[in-house]
Formats: sequence, C-alpha cells, structure tokens
Amino acid sequence: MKYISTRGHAGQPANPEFCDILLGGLAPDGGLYLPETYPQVTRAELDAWRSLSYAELAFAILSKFITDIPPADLKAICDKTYTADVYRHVRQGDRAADITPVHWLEEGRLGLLELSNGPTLAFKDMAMQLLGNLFEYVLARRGETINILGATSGDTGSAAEYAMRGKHGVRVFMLSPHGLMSPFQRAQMYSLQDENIFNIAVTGMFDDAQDIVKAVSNDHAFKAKYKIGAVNSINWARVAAQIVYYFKGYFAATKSNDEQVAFCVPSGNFGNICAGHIARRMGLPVAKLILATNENDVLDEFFRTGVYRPRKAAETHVTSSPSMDISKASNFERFVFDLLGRDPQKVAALWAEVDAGRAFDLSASPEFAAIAEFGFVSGASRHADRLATIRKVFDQYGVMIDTHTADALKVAWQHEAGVPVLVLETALAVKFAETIREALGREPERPADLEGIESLPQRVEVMAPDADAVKRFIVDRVGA
Ligand SMILES: Cc1ncc(COP(=O)(O)O)c(C=O)c1O
Ligand SMILES: N[C@@H](CCOP(=O)(O)O)C(=O)O
Repeated sequence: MKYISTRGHAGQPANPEFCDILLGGLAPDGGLYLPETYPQVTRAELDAWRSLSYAELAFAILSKFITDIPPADLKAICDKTYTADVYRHVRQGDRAADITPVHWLEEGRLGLLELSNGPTLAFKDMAMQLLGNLFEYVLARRGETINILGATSGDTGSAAEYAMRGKHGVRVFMLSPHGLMSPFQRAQMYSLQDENIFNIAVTGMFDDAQDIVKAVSNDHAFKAKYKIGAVNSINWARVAAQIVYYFKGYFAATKSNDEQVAFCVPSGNFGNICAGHIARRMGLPVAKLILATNENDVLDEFFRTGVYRPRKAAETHVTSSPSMDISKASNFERFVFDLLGRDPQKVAALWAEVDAGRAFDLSASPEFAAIAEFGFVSGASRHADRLATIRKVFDQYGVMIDTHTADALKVAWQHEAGVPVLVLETALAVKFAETIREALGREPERPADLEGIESLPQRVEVMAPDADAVKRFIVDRVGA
C-alpha cells in the first residue's frame, strides 16, 4: 500500500509505504497521509471476520494498510498488543477477552462501545499500545531512534507515555495545556519518572500545543536532524488502528452483515470519527456517523452549515469535557480531502486559509450539497447536558459514564437512527471526578491499580507556547 498527502506532495520517498509514514508523522508539505485508495472489504471477508478475536481482526484489517511488514511479524505485533491483560479495566460482567465489549444500555438498541479498558482509561490506548510495539519493531529493523513530539488535551499524552515508557530508542516530549487537564490526567502523565519521558506544560490551550507540534514538524532540517516523530492522530497509524474497533463493534451489535448500525462519537481532533468514516468507505454497513461536540462546536457547525471556522484560543471554552476543548481539528483535513473528491490542490488552498487563521465556506459547493452520502449528522452538548446525562444513565441503567461519553449520548438521543446505536465510550469517569461529584454526589469508581495516583511526585516543565523554546528543550535533552 502506497500513501499520498492531502496536499499533494508526499515527499521522499515519493510513494512512501506504511513504515516510512509511521516514522514521518506529518507529510513534508504540511498535509496528512492517507492510503492512495481505501481497500474494499468484500462480503465474504465480512462474513469470515465476524467470529475473529480482536487481535485476529486487527491483523486482517491492518494487513490491508501495512504491506511492508512481513505478515508473520505483523500478526505477532497484533497478538502481543491486544490482550485481556492490557485491556483489563472492563465493566463488571463484561469480558476482557473481547477487548472492546459492547455494554448495552437498552439491549440491541443503544450500547456503549467500551474503548477505555486499557492502561490509561481512554480510547487512545486502543491505537497507542499498537504504536508502541510498531515503533519498537520498525526502529530495531532500521537501526534508528526517534524523538516523539506530541500534544495532548489530556488523554493522548498519558496513553503515549504509558505505551512508550522504557522503549528502546524512543523519547517522548509531550506538550499539555498548563492547568487545564483534570488532576487525574495530570497525575497520570506528570508522575512518570522514566528517563525517556519529558512533560512540558504550555501556558495556552491544546490548539497552541498542536500548532507547535506542526511548526516543529514543518522545520524539515530540525525534524531530520533530531528525528522528530508524531503520535497524535496526524500520524496515520493512529487512525488505521482505530478503524478496527468500528468493525469489532459492528459485529458485536449485529447478527448478520445485512444489518446496519450507527456510531455516535464524541469529537475534538476528528481522529476517532475519521476512522469510522474510513471504515464506512471500506464497506462496513454504517447507516450514520453521529458527531458530538461539547461547547467547542466547530465541527458541529461545519456539518450543519458548511462553514469551517476554527476558533482562536481566546474563543475556545474551558469545559468539563476538557479533552475535547479543541477548535482546530487536525483530521478534518483528511475528511475534506475525501469530500472534495481527493483533490489536493483544493485542500491545500483551503488549509492555506486555516493556517492563516481564517475560516472557509463550502456551503454553496456541489460537494457540500452531496454531503449526505457521507452519513454524518451532528450536535453539541453543554455542561448542564453532561450533568443531566450522567445522572440519567446512572439512575436508569446503573452505569457511570465520563463527561465525553455523556456529550455523545446526549447527541445520540437527539437523532433517531432507526438502527442500533453504539456510543463510543472514550474515557472512564474517574478521569473527571469533579464533574462526577457534581452530577452524582459521589466519588467515581476507580480501578485498584490507579489508587492514590494523584499523591505521587510529579515532574513537568512549564513553558510559554513558543516553538523555538520547545526546540531548545529538545536539543538540550537529546544533544547535538
Ligand atoms: C476522552 C476523549 N473523548 C473524545 C476525544 C475526541 O476524539 P478525537 O480528537 O479523535 O475527535 C478525545 C480526544 O481527542 C478524548 O480524549
Ligand atoms: N483529546 C486528545 C487531543 C489530541 O488528539 P489526537 O487524537 O490527535 O492525539 C488528547 O486527549 O490529547
């Protein structure tokens, strides 16, 4: 499988393969990598995949995108990654061996697709654990090292650090918004004392941190000299790994491949739902992709109006679903590439506007007129909605959900899908204890292995949101 950039210039090698872009992250033209075509899944394959374990399914799907790792090695990596031991934080009564079980709130009608059973209690572990093993394998094969530069609003950071800690040849430099993550999220990241992990809290929002990651990646000389890599969903490997659980969820929610389902996805950087979009383009029978935002409703606005208007930091709300406090959604570029018939010139022109801090408007375009074909509907949720939803789900179903999953459920209830709806559970409640206390007047459930994490000593460098300062920090730690 060869990869292309959404902006047309994939760089060197001219037709990169999976391992090249795994290490490359952002394309050299500032665009995002995508496969040159989406592999199609036949009905026979769907039938055969229905009974596979998560690791077997991951191997079957990823084999379509990864053709430069020998199959036996890729299979071993999938088997090592997707184990019940790693994804052990399942709800009572659900099977860890399923890796991403469906927890039905209303049998056959409305379920939670449990994606937060991994080490850091958020859906990021689903892809990040695989990335950790892929990096280790590819770096060893090539005799290389990597310095990962990432940005987090709360969950990518800890998932990446847990997946990469102690990995040979890998350092992680993770930028987080100073003071804006929950105490639990901060503790997960800043309490790690591993020598290859560096936490930097920037005095800004997630979008500022993400801009720094892109600015550093776009300094090609620096990127090459210091071997800068990415673990955010700008890295295609993240999105590819996330495609798998849409298939797994579909099989769990249906009895035959003649049926359809809808997925409701709490969205910020558009990485998660982008994977759902690609699963649907591959042929998974998905009736609807329901996109939910919090008060930072840039994406909801686009799907309702055709206008994409990224907000500045001052206009970005600090909310009780903080991991979605994002106003410039990286992966949205991948979707717009598909929406515009995969025309890189058009995408480059639109993102020249975005990069200059401006909006773009597709409302009068023929492509937006035909957007229904992509199956998206959307909605937004507010703090009061989150509280009401967390209470309702606890009282009615005896299930405690986190604030991001609550945003999604609220929006799912707004849309009559006519098919089973799976709401993607993207984090566990314990990560957002303050809002759980406000909603339910009690402490969230906490896995025993994360007891007392907030009282561990923490290690973090606070810095202004300045790409040059981050580069200096990296140079000091890595050496010339
Ligand atoms: C808990 C949680 N839910 C939802 C999201 C939004 O996912 P995405 O950025 O892939 O749209 C994030 C972060 O991105 C998250 O951490
Ligand atoms: N919500 C994310 C933001 C980064 O998203 P990513 O999927 O692009 O890594 C976080 O928790 O950090």
